Amino acid sequence: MKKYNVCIVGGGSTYTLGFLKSFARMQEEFPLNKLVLFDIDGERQKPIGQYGEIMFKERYPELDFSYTTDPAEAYKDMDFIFMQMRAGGLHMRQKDEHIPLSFGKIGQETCGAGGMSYGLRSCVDMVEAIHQIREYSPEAWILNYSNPAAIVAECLRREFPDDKKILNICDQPENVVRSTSRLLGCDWNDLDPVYFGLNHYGWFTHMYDRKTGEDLLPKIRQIVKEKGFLPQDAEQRDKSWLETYGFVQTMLEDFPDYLPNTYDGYYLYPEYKASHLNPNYTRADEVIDGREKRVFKECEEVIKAGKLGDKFHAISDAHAEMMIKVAEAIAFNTLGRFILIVENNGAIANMQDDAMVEVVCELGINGPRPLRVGNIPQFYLGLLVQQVSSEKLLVDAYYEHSYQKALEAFTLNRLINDAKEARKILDALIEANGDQWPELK
Ligand SMILES: NC(=O)c1ccc[n+]([C@@H]2O[C@H](COP(=O)([O-])OP(=O)(O)OC[C@H]3O[C@@H](n4cnc5c(N)ncnc54)[C@H](O)[C@@H]3O)[C@@H](O)[C@H]2O)c1
Ligand SMILES: O=P(O)(O)OC[C@H]1O[C@H](O[C@H]2[C@H](O)[C@@H](O)[C@@H](O)O[C@@H]2CO)[C@H](O)[C@@H](O)[C@@H]1O
Ligand SMILES: [Mn+2]
Repeated sequence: MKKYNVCIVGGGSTYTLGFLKSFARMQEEFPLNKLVLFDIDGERQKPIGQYGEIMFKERYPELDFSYTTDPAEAYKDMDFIFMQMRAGGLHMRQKDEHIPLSFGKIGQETCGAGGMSYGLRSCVDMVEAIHQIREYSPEAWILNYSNPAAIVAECLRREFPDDKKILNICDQPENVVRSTSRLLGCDWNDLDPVYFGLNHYGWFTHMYDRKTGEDLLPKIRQIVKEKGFLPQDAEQRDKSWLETYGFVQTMLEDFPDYLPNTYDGYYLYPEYKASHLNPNYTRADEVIDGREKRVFKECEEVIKAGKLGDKFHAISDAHAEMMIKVAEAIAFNTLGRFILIVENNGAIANMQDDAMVEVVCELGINGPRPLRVGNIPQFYLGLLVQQVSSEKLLVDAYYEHSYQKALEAFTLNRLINDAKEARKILDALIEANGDQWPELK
């Protein structure tokens, strides 16, 4: 059986330990020959790399594992490149979230002004990285998690129009399916969802029982109405995530047709959400005080002990497992189904063909084949056309260095929705991002 060469871009990510453990756990189903971590911050990546050396010696001794800051070393002869960079790092995420909130508007990692701030930085870094990758591995599959996936996907669609081996992925829809399965008391693999939207802005129209074909959405609606989208069923454990998952109940009360992605709450209730966010302590701060500290403390303990000890805990969420399953589907042409970000081309019949939409796809060696959703109702169409236009205008601003297009993107975004506020926030973000953004004139 062929063994694959994989590179993880953003080796210093707080998710990399999850990937290392998942690769060790899934080595029979997705065998590796070589795994290389790459990061532009060698100091941040080093403890993660040292952890990997200790873990793989115990759990995957035949694996050729290394970590580097040298693109040539990272990218040559690769079969799959997993991308999970954070352009600007977590300290810029703090600014992405704090600055809009200081104007009374939502500051969020991937949504609204915060997401657009992050998006322009990601366009710069992702375009540069993928051109570099293609110099060394012209045929590698590039599987991207780097956010904001909606804006990154639109930019890569324009930058690499003929490159059919770039796939943008989000794990949130799968995590909603996993949480829903716990409400239903079934295995999440027994659920067969129908989904439509943009990244971080979508809905489940059906949740079929894969065995019987029954649509379980009415049952889910009833359970959530009675018990809520219970926090203990949420993939996330941090306070802000528990609130986000719990909010699904409110959304289902107001808009019962479809089961929402947890992110929809920001777009449907922007005033409520903004009024419940602390401008001085946001999710970025929670991550810096939480996950980031936990990850690097675990590395420190394992490096100090020189062995893994009891750290090889199973991975409970979708993140790494989903990405590896996506690579498997391509490698072995399994034609499995995944919710992926793809060019619309009629999948959502009444949305423009060149929108990067998130729908269920069949995935194999020839790439994703979207399952057709058909026309979506006017309410959802109105929301999504506004959002996809905002995202497209932001990518216009990136390519044209256009302040005007950026102002239009900010004004059109439902989480800002006011030209004077948009200008104030845009000007503040131009200052905060400096040369990490393209110059806007
Ligand atoms: N698509 C999804 O559903 C999904 C899920 C979870 C996380 N993410 C994304 O994954 C990424 C990592 O998240 P995190 O919280 O672990 O971030 P993090 O800040 O902990 O780590 C990101 C790493 O990327 C590195 N990096 C930054 N710019 C780079 C570049 N140009 N080339 C190579 N490396 C670079 C940083 O040095 C850092 O080590 C973020 O973009 C996050 O939004 C996406
Ligand atoms: O606020 P963060 O950094 O904790 O999370 C932001 C990301 O949230 C989603 O990914 C979740 C995923 O849904 C969950 O199962 C688990 O893997 O944690 C991830 C990070 O919390 C979202 O899909 C990503 O795009 C966000 O970056
Ligand atoms: Mn996501």
